[in-house]
Amino acid sequence: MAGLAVNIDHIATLREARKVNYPDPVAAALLAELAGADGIVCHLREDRRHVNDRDVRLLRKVIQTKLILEMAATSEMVGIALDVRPELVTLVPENREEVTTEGGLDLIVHNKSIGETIGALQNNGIPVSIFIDAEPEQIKLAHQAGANMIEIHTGAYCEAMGNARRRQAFSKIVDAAKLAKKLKLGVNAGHGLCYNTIKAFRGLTEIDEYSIGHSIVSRAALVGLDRAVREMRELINGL
Ligand SMILES: CC(=O)[C@@H](O)[C@H](O)COP(=O)(O)O
Ligand SMILES: NCC(=O)COP(=O)(O)O
Repeated sequence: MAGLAVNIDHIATLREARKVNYPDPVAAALLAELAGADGIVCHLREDRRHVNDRDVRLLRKVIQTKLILEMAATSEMVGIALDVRPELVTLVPENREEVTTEGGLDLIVHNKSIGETIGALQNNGIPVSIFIDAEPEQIKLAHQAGANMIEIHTGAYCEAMGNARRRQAFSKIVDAAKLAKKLKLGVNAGHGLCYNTIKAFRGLTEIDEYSIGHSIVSRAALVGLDRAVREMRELINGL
């Protein structure tokens, strides 16, 4: 059965909207774990627009499952990861102008620097996942770069307009997951997944874990975090 890693970034987005100290993403992480999350994801962005360094360090101290730190492949973030020591680092692209992550890391362009970052983390005992588009070339490059896992960017599928485009985008995810498994990579999936789009993954056993944040936090605003996590957990249990 696939895992559910809950991304608590957007609890922090709500906090940062008024620059106060609530809601606390750390409290949300503990509630998500009690509701069935298999891990907690946070994206420490260079601009700290939501999750900040205090959150990451406190999460490390208090969560009971596993900490997945999403970060850009910069020396600043590598230094933080080596200090915090998450169970997994997921390398993601990042630029200040983006509203949210817009695509996967392009390993054709950044192969050398990403390989160096992977080595720096793995040499200190930290496994590395790479957030990439569902493209065979990217998956092969992730494998060649020595990544432990990949996270397939599901945004193109989740945001596709019309059944034909959605089917096309989803079939790329299926092919990507199968190729990654053949290469003995761990396979996660995430970005934009919601209580409807997750249903398409029924039977796709190659996915080890789903990283979901925005749709869970959005639902939590209406029904509460415990229920929002439990409902997503139940959907994934049924895949
Ligand atoms: C990498 C990814 O798809 C998500 O973790 C996303 O980055 C969440 O953070 P933002 O919403 O700030 O992009
Ligand atoms: N890597 C994907 C993630 O952690 C959550 O993305 P989203 O569900 O907030 O779009």
